[in-house]
Amino acid sequence: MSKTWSVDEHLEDILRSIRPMEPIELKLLDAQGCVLVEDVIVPGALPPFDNSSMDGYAVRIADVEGASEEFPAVLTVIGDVAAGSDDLPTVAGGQTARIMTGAPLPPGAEAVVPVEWTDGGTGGGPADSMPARSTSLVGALGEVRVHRPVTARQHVRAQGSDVQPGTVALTAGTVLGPPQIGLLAAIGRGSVTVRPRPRVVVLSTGSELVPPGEPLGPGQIHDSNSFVLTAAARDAGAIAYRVGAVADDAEGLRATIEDQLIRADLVVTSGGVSVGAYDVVKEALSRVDTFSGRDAHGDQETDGARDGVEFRRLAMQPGKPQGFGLIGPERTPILTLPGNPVSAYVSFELFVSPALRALMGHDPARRKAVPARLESDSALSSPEGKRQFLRGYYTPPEKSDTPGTVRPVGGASSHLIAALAQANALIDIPEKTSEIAPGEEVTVVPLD
Ligand SMILES: Nc1nc2c(c(=O)[nH]1)N[C@H]1C(S)=C(S)[C@@H](COP(=O)(O)OP(=O)(O)OC[C@H]3O[C@@H](n4cnc5c(N)ncnc54)[C@H](O)[C@@H]3O)O[C@H]1N2
Ligand code: MOO
Repeated sequence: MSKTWSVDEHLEDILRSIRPMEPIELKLLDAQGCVLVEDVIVPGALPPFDNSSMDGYAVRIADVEGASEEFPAVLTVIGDVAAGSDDLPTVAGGQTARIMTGAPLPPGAEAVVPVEWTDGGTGGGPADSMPARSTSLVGALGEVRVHRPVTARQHVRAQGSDVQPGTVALTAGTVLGPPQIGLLAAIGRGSVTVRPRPRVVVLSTGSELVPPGEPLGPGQIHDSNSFVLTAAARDAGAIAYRVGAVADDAEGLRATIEDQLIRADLVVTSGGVSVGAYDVVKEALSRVDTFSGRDAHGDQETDGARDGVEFRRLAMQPGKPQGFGLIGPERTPILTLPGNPVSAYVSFELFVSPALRALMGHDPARRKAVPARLESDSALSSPEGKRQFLRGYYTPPEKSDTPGTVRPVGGASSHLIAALAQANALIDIPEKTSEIAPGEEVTVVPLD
């Protein structure tokens, strides 16, 4: 009898064979969620010029020294400086320019007085805003009374106070989330070099499968695996193509996979990998000559990886039958998952998601396991010698120094799709454990 693989051995074997995607240059929004492969150097200072942090008046500080509401400093307004202004007036003694947030500080000015610290040019009490320039020139010309003094550079954002030219804005290896994309845009980068999202082709197999939305005939069921796997692939950051269910016909399946390889950086199949007479994935892919004229059993090893697909038994429940290999001229990784819906999903989480993350250059581990106390009326039993992944509902702790709780959802059977949809975590029970009493601590992998 052939070897039974552990979950960790199977995962390590997959990750050993996966090469990260070749970097390409992508426009900023296309690079969202991708890993940067270059150190990005800041080309120019940010902000690029001294500018106002307030709507108000640009002044010389000596002109407003000691100013109060009772004894205001009266200044002559020489014009407006709006954000984007390139024709700046020079502020001389006794003068001021009305200035907007983000507008360049005009020559001669040393600080900005917020409009609320002035009469806004109305001759009345303290202003609370400026009238729109398009409707009124009040405050833009004539005189303004300043009610409070300012210190040098007050309400001025200095050139380079955010980031200096020549410094590293983002280092290689950074994952580009919204704030990182914002920084790249701010320093003027329209595109960056990243590892792109992998394209994943998702195929389900089974002559009993009918697409959702179509009526079922005798013995038929709706294809749910191709949907859950496509959604999971997208959720893991990939570009996923769902190919509808392929009938249990080895030649047809081979032809479909061969056609799909052109747009695949990774292929995922579900079903057809156990020991039945119609287990088509096994039949189609374990043949010698899996699309590349090479041996499926590892005789042609390159870089530690083989061509062809190897089918294995794992010490795991659900998800015992698994297959992995490299196929086609590009040696595209393929993971063949078992067809039972819970088995397919759990296998995706354990093996496909890390493989996709490795392709993207991410740390393969997406989820972080946490301890939790088992909340259950009776003891849980688990098959000894198998690592079991039960579905559970995890409630985080109120205080961070105590574990949360987890309640099993549904049973261990791998056809329980409804229970899976109510769960938010997997309960990871080690091979050697056969029973867990209520209140005992278990390891939980939250799924959100
Ligand atoms: N004699 C044995 N029989 C089975 C064994 C075994 O060791 N000896 N292993 C069982 C285990 S464990 C699993 S898991 C399944 C794996 O079977 P396959 O990967 O060959 O999957 P199928 O037979 O095609 O389907 C299994 C089950 O799942 C349903 N299914 C399949 N595809 C879909 C889909 N896209 N959407 C919804 N449901 C799907 C299918 O109708 C079957 O009910 O083998 C056990 N048998
Ligand atoms: O391994 Mo199967 O996935 O137990 O149902």
